[in-house]
Amino acid sequence: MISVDEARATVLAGVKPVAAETVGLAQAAGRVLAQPLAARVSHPPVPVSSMDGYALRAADLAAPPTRLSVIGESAAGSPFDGVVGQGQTARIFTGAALPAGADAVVMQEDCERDGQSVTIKTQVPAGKFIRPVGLDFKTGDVLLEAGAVLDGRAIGLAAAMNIPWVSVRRRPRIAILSTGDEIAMPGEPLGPSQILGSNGPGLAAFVGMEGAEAVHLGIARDSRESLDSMIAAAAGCDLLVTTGGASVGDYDLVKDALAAAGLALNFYTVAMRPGKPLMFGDLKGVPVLGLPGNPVSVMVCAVLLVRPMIRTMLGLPSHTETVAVRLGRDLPANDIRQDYLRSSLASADDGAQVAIPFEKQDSAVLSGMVRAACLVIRPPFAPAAKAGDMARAIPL
Ligand SMILES: Nc1nc2c(c(=O)[nH]1)N[C@H]1C(S)=C(S)[C@@H](COP(=O)(O)OP(=O)(O)OC[C@H]3O[C@@H](n4cnc5c(N)ncnc54)[C@H](O)[C@@H]3O)O[C@H]1N2
Ligand code: MOO
Repeated sequence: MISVDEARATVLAGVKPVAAETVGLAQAAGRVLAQPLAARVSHPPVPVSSMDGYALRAADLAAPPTRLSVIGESAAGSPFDGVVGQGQTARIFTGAALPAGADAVVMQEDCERDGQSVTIKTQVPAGKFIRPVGLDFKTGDVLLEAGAVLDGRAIGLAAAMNIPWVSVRRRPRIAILSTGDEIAMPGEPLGPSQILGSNGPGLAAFVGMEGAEAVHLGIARDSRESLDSMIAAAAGCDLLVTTGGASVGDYDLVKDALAAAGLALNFYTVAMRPGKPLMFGDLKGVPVLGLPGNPVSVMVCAVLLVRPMIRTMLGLPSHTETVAVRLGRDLPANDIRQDYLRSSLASADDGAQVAIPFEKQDSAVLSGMVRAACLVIRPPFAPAAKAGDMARAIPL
């Protein structure tokens, strides 16, 4: 049995970033940039007004009120192509280009319009209410680096940079194989001792939300024929994740089936709870994670191992974030396995985060995993802890 840290280092050792592909900006939400993005325009491209008002020469306003003659109008998209001279002004609107000759804008609330004249009641310095060329960015500026996740802010910025296509990491393809004679799919007619397969749908959703593509191989029965044919379908994927059949029972055939298919086994069993009967190896170039069948074990292994693997494939940092928490109840001394305790999390009056591990920690209780806000980590052989002691936890 190896430690969680060793398991993590081993599964990540062989993982490399996947290749890049080019997609339209509209398809790029949530994707990871493979190359930096440089602006192909300056923004704004010309000096523009940031207010509705009048464009004029600041020096004309030395002794307010000042009467100026209105010689034209500049609206966003329809610039005034004349020149604003001494004693003159042009009506201007927010976002419109500043006419030649003008060096400031006065907002219309400080002006009184009278036919072709306007009285300006205030003084402004040169540059007032003008956004200069490139205020936001200039052509060639690199604004998004490789490794950036393209959220709404980044997509909006890329659009403003005149970038219609982007080079992003392709989505890692994660093959998911559930196993077990007892497993039925939601909606199927259920036999008396059948249970519903939650691992496949849960894992597929998990990897999808991490930016990967789930490849459903289906549910293999507890027979070598069924397992052999479905394992073969993982060829060409970036990772095969199996669930169930990983323990030592007579119907736990996954390890044998993988071995017969050519798996070079790297490790089997990790000192963690849940998730102990966990195997990892290489199947002709495809890394394979054989997870236990218990649904909570699957989700904890997904957080601890599948997520960092996908993040490494996407070129993202792969460390698992932990936070300091104050324990909300006593805990017994721990044994050889590192515990991941499903816990609630709430702010105390002094601002500390208080985690209360649930009473039921059975790895078959998926509802507790959904109620949990964090996983409190109990290292191997941790001594008994008291409420009020500090611990590390993984936010969910
Ligand atoms: N003698 C021993 N028995 C067990 C050991 C051990 O060390 N010695 N380890 C226990 C631990 S820890 C775990 S975890 C389980 C893992 O068992 P398997 O990986 O063989 O998983 P299964 O027996 O196939 O299933 C376990 C449990 O999960 C349910 N299951 C399976 N697949 C799904 C699915 N797709 N969706 C929902 N639920 C699923 C299955 O019905 C079982 O109830 O072994 C212990 N035993
Ligand atoms: O390791 Mo098992 O996942 O404890 O139930």
